[in-house]
Amino acid sequence: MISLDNVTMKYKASGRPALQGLTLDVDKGEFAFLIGPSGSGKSTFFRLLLKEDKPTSGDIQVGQFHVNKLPSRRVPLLRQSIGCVFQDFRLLQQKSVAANVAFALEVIGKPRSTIERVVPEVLEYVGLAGKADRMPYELSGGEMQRVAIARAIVNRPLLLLADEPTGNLDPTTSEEIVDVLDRVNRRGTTVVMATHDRHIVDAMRRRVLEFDMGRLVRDDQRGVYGVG
Ligand SMILES: Nc1ncnc2c1ncn2[C@@H]1O[C@H](COP(=O)(O)OP(=O)(O)OP(=O)(O)O)[C@@H](O)[C@H]1O
Repeated sequence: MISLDNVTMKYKASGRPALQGLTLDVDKGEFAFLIGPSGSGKSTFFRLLLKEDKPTSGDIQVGQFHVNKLPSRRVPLLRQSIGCVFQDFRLLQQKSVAANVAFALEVIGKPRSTIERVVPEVLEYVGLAGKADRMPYELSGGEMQRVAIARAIVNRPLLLLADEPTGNLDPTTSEEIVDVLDRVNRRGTTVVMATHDRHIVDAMRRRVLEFDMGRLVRDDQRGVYGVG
């Protein structure tokens, strides 16, 4: 699903590379945690997968896409096959819950009949049945993140990238959100989640990829957060 071969990324403005000689594979259907201190390269890794930045050297494959060689006209196709969830939810504040999710399908030209069918389904799937007409400011943080997950998965992406999705949530709500991500994964979507939340990593016992100073320093199947 994801394959990186000796990837180095050096931003023009900074001294040491943000990622250095990174080689790793994540298989279809896996759930992997990405951990490491602030500045270790986690967000850079996500940006490279989405072709929001170009690596200085090395090779990147995501699903069928050879990211390095992908012509710009095909970049939207790559991005459509990757769902993204962020710490700060990034909902459209002027749109209802249902309209936020529908928008993800409208921009890729899905017919109205499909949108009307799948939006209620996905809202129910993430635990938001009955909240379709609420506005974002009428939701709790956990509910906002459920909307963001619904929007990210409504188009059935192959891969879901979650960048500290529980960073703004209390421990109980965080567990509920990870439970939703776990269900999405069990349905077949590959999930990579960057996190600083040791309790979640220790409770889930999934693959742990640890970055430090742009290098992969640990790759454990059924790992724990560790001493870091
Ligand atoms: N646009 C940029 N220009 C220059 N340097 C950058 C840029 N983005 C990130 N960096 C640098 O690259 C390194 C890796 O940053 P990155 O954001 O990938 O870390 P991170 O592990 O996601 O951190 P956090 O846990 O705080 O989100 C850092 O040294 C950072 O300062």
